Amino acid sequence: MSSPITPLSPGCVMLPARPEPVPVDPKTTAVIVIDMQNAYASPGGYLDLAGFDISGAAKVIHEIKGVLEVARSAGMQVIYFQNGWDDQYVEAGGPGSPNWWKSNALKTMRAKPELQGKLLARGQWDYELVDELKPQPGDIQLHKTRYSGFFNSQLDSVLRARGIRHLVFVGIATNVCVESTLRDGFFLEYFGTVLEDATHQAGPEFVQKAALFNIESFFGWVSTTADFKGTFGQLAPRT
Ligand SMILES: NC(=O)N/C=C\C(=O)O
Repeated sequence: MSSPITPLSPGCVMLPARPEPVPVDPKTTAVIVIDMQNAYASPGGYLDLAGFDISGAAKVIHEIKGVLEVARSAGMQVIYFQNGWDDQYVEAGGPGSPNWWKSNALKTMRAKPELQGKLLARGQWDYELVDELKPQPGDIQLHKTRYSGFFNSQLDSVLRARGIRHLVFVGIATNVCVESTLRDGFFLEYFGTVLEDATHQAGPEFVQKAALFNIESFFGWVSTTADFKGTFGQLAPRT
């Protein structure tokens, strides 16, 4: 299917996607790795302890590893996010913050005081990126304290300084931090594409479908790791 979207620059190649192929120039594209921390992807991490099914996370880790290898060799910027707060949870907000009420990590620690100080706290194992996805030289690491990577973070200025216009999303969770960041990016005029099999939901399977439906219908594009690797795997990095 041809795309109605006019390529934005001569370096654009067409990435197969829903609802239509999307033009992507590796030089102006970043892969945003959302919160691949033990909290979200490892047994014994926050999501697991809070009762969410993380059985799909191991496959997602494997898929992301392959995507990042191709992205780096095609010259795309890789940006890792880590979600969480200082070890006193000042940045999480107190009862005056809706985050204090809604965060399942904070709720889990209130229900199980022995976990206090462990979940999503900088310096703790839960906060660390999973061993399989450690940043490489040239990658950028950013931190966030709320679901959207654009909120109170350096993301927008990091992207603008590099002329980046297109964001390819991988990570956990599709329906929370991935979708929140992609939506905020849309409002800031960034193009957003999710690689569906390199993401995983927090909640039942239908929320993965709902998040992807929302994204492809209203906010961006949905592609796959196979299409991403097939499209960019053969490209030599451009200078
Ligand atoms: N990384 C995320 O999508 N986080 C989702 C829930 C949470 O952090 O409580």
